[in-house]
Amino acid sequence: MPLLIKICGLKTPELVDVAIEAGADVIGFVHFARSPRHLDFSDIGKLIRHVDGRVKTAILTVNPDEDLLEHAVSLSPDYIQLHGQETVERVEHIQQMGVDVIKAFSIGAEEDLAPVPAFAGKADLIILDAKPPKDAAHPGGNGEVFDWSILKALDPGIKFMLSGGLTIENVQQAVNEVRPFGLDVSSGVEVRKGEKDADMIKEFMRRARDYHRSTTREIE
Ligand SMILES: O=C(O)c1ccccc1NCC(=O)[C@H](O)[C@H](O)COP(=O)(O)O
Repeated sequence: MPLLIKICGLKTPELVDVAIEAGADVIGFVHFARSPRHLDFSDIGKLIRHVDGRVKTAILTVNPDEDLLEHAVSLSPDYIQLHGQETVERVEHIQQMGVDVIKAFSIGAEEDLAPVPAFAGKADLIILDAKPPKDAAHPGGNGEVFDWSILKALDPGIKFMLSGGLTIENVQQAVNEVRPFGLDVSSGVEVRKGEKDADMIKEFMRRARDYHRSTTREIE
């Protein structure tokens, strides 16, 4: 099965095109004011129209209230990504609004996996991301790697996307050690916080796809 790859925090139509041409499956737009990747809904709407169904799109929010959700859903993304303390009921509520949901979890220790099984089979995609540093301004997109061996404690039947500090240098090791269903990257394809780089996006995608393809063939 191909690896699902999401590139998060794109801000321009040019880089959206680079990510699509490089083979990204999902493109994420961040709506969180304290993030260097924050976009207002007007810009997110324009970028979703620019994608025009070529790949899936996600609007990333943190503990969104009803007004914010309605506005986000009205832009017709494929997914709302939740990066806060949202409940299973909140996930189901958003699905009833007619959009799929990605639920992200911050992992720093085995105990952080405890809420994940309740969301399996409920959220459309699950992202396991690194716990943010204590002084972080935002709960994701911090370029932090967590100890992937923690994931051995997770029910192997739960499909998830691995996130947190993935880079061109470590993506093949991540795929090899974790064998995730998908990957989600942001800082690792940036030259500066919030500034994505076309060559880094292409190289990340190439390494992830090549490695996954070669090892999948070996297993088959
Ligand atoms: O990216 C942000 O700025 C952000 C802000 C608030 C909540 C979540 C955020 N990002 C979540 C993502 O989906 C990132 O891709 C994920 O955390 C991985 O980020 P990184 O470690 O920088 O690759």
